[in-house]
Amino acid sequence: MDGDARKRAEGLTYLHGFGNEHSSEAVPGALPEGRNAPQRAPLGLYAEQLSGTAFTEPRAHNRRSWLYRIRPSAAHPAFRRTGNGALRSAPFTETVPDPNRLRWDPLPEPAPGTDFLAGLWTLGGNGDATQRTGMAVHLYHANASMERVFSDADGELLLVPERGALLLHTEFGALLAEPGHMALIPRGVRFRVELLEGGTDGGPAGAARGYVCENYGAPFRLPDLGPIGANGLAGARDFRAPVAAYEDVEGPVEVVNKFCGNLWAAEYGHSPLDVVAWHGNHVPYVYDLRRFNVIGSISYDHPDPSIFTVLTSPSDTPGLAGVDFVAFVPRWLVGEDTFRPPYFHRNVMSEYMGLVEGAYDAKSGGKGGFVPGGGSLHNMMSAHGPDRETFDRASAAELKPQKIDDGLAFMFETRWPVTLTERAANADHLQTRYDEVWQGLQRHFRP
Ligand SMILES: O=C(O)Cc1cc(O)ccc1O
Ligand SMILES: [Fe+2]
Repeated sequence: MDGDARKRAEGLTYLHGFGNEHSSEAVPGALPEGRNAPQRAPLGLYAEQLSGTAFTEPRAHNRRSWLYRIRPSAAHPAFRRTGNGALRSAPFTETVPDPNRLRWDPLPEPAPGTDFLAGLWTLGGNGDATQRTGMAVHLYHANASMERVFSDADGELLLVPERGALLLHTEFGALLAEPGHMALIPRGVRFRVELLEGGTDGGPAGAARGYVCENYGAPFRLPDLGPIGANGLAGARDFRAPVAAYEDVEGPVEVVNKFCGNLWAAEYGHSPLDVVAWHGNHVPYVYDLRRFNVIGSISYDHPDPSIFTVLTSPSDTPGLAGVDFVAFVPRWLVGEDTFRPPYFHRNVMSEYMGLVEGAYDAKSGGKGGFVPGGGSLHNMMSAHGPDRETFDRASAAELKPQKIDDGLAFMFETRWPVTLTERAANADHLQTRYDEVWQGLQRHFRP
């Protein structure tokens, strides 16, 4: 795309707040007043509801939006199966769950002409898309903007760009998602991804790479704050939703729908991104992870990383998330008489970690290490923590206040083990010597 696209993207306006009852109209008067479905919607538009939760779910968690569009979504031809590429879905049965600590280098460069959808590559996941439980971990690598439109009936898509800015054109309007941001496309919302040239990260022009958590379960919400109080962690007002913007495009548009694990395509006679006005709380949003208010220990000991939860998708057991999205952003470490990096541990939850930039404080970076665009999987009860180098360094470090300011890592932490796809298990970029980072931890015991 041209510099104009970036300028337009940077000039976008947004609505602020998490889970709000937003409303927006691209044409004055397009939004009906006082009711959702007047006998005739304004400006000759069609009124349509999009439900993200059951009609009857508690009000505090209910998600739905009303869309006022040029044509109703129902006006489409039959969907036909199309290739899934490297996209896979729950249930994951291609391999048996692996108790080993695993780590991958970044995906290889995509073939020319790979758009975001074609560039989705599934690492693994859990649950069952048809039961609306569990999650999948995908990566993407793309070098072409989408001409087609995509939607996911199986779950919401939490995007973590690592390289290259994405301009997300959605039914609700446009969002700019850059490295350092997270973006969320709710279940069923149609969108296409335009790649912006010359991202601020300095990556190759037009190339984009990143991570996706596909959440089949309850929509992500802000975590409760308990004794933290009324403020802290991700601030509700820092989440940004788009303002209404529509495409009035006649002519063939390919629309791809992910449904119960498979891709289905139909050729529409118009763009389905034709929503002129909308209101509701089932909306896409972006959040700049650098806005995260980090709370940590100001006395001693390394706190559990749940303190870094940005968003959580609760399961039916209180406190036990289907998946948490956790961010490790710049922060101060001041703990006295404390081993400051992440501790050695075995966790009942399963941890997939990715790196957006810089380094992570428990792991060495560099070739063959934990690098931006790479990822690690520490499944349920697998023993992990600081590598040998980090352990030796942190055990001897002088404990003055220290700023961790050169890294942005994140974790998808899930209550169920992540089963790999065959591709991920046999990938050339799966590191074969990851176990060695914990070799050579010396015996120091002196009874
Ligand atoms: O394994 C990891 O690096 C993630 C992690 C970070 C931390 O600060 C404490 C526990 C934990 O699992
Ligand atoms: Fe961990």
